[in-house]
Amino acid sequence: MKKLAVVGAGSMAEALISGIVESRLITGDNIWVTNKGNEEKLQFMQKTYGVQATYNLEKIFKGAEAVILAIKPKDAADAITLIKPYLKTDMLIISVLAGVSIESIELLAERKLPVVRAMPNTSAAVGKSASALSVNERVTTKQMELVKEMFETVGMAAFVEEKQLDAVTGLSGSGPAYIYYLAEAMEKSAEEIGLEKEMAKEFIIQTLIGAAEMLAKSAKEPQQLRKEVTSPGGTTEAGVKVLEENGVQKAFIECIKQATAQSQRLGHSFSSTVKI
Ligand SMILES: NC(=O)C1=CN([C@@H]2O[C@H](COP(=O)(O)OP(=O)(O)OC[C@H]3O[C@@H](n4cnc5c(N)ncnc54)[C@H](OP(=O)(O)O)[C@@H]3O)[C@@H](O)[C@H]2O)C=CC1
Ligand SMILES: O=C(O)[C@@H]1CCC=N1
Repeated sequence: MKKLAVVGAGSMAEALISGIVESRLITGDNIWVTNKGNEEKLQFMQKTYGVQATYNLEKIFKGAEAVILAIKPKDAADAITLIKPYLKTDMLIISVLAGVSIESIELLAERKLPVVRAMPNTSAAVGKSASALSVNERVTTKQMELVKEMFETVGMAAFVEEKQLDAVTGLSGSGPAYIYYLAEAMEKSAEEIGLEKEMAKEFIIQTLIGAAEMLAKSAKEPQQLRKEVTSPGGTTEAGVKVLEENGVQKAFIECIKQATAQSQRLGHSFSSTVKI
């Protein structure tokens, strides 16, 4: 790709840019980044990834083949209204906004555009994102290949139907936070059972990596893998009993349902403002 424009320079934009630059899919000098006003962050991006950072929208969009929208849903209406004059009908729009539909983006831009709606996660920063991609009918096969290649620089990527994106958001978009929540609980417990913090941290991380790798490499279901850890009358059984008594699995299921519902709510409230 000759030139990529990135609107927003927060955690998601940075994770994507770091992967793209590291893989050399697009060189830093062909990536143009802007944000709302945090100049320090723009300078950091320029220094760290060799990208072009500016508030001059003319410069950012001139000749850009694709635009990544990496702003929060609450800022999307203002940002898209601001960049609207620079969007060309053949410019590929790649939105990572949770909940915001392809239709809403086109309505705000007031033109038909090739739009990819993507849902990555922050593990993109270490090349391990799970990214779901959804396209409208204006996205060409070549653009689909390009965008898949782009998201594969930061992990795995697969196309899904747009209606599945809220569920993907609740499951894997927010997913890293659920794992960090578990890690927090493990760290807190380590202190209470008399383990030194730093040492415990190493054991926790390796346990999470090991379990994830077992899930990835073994043909066995998670329940079977859990059974294999659980000796009758042993320690795991005693521990998992408490999780069951406290409805932890149920709570995780409810958590993912609520995150999915919130993605739907964000989308609905956004599209109702766009249509007014
Ligand atoms: N974080 C995550 O785990 C994931 C996030 N997403 C989606 O990614 C998007 C971005 O999230 P995240 O990176 O976490 O958010 P951040 O808050 O880290 O970054 C938001 C960025 O948007 C910029 N911005 C706000 N308004 C404008 C504007 N008018 N013009 C240009 N830039 C603007 C901000 O600039 P400034 O700093 O100057 O205010 C900032 O750089 C969200 O829509 C979210 O739904 C998707 C998957 C996972
Ligand atoms: O919490 C959020 O809304 C964003 C979308 C998925 C992960 N973070």
